[in-house]
Amino acid sequence: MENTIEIRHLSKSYGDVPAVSDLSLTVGRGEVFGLLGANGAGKSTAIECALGTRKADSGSVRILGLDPRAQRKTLFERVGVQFQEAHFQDKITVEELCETTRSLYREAADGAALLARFGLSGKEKRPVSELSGGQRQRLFIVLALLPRPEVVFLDELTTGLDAKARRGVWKYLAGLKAEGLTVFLTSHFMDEVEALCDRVCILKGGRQVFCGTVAQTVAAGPGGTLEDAYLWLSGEEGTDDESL
Ligand SMILES: Nc1ncnc2c1ncn2[C@@H]1O[C@H](COP(=O)(O)OP(=O)(O)OP(=O)(O)O)[C@@H](O)[C@H]1O
Repeated sequence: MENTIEIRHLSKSYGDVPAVSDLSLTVGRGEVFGLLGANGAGKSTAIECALGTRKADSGSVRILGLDPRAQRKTLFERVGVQFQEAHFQDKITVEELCETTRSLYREAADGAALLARFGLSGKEKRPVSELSGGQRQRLFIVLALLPRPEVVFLDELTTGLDAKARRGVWKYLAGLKAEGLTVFLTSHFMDEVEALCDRVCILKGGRQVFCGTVAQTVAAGPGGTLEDAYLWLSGEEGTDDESL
């Protein structure tokens, strides 16, 4: 399988705090890959360094064979990114934001159709700032898919979405995967990971502690479920810290 994403020996510290240490992984075309780990494990830093929006201390990244820092413009024609939070111009409406985003791409998808697919029909004239958290999250997924990307990075894919919306997102992504879309996601929800991911990498304190298929991950844990395995492998199990 040809590699869509190649991360080699990626490291990034914030001052004395190592956030990502010697991360290496590859993701094949049409694969859904999940980067897992507790809060602060280094997932967002790894994604930002992979995309080149944050400068890594060392290591190399290729996405679709391109260097995200040196070939940024060419690459971002072909990559979609869902942000966890974003700051938009005050009062910009859903429709305006979609049109502004579409204008950046040569062959952007139909904004109205994507908004409808993600349950946002009728919200076109609403300011983004007045959307609910879940509606905003769905809009961020729409923005990530507008470029008709070959690969999409989805950080905390369905955080804040209700059960029906989550299922809808899963189904839509499964359809895009069948068409060859490569997906790199982070998620704290093991049911979501199980429903979507082919392979996962678990980070603990910035280091990868396990990489494998979902079935291999389950088998490496003590209890027969992905959540048991994840908690065990990530070292979260047994940390009965009541303050979390
Ligand atoms: N801008 C920053 N400056 C300093 N330290 C940071 C910065 N961003 C993240 N960190 C630290 O780097 C480590 C990794 O953070 P990161 O946000 O990458 O984790 P994460 O796995 O995405 O967490 P979460 O699941 O909570 O989103 C943490 O110790 C965090 O406190």
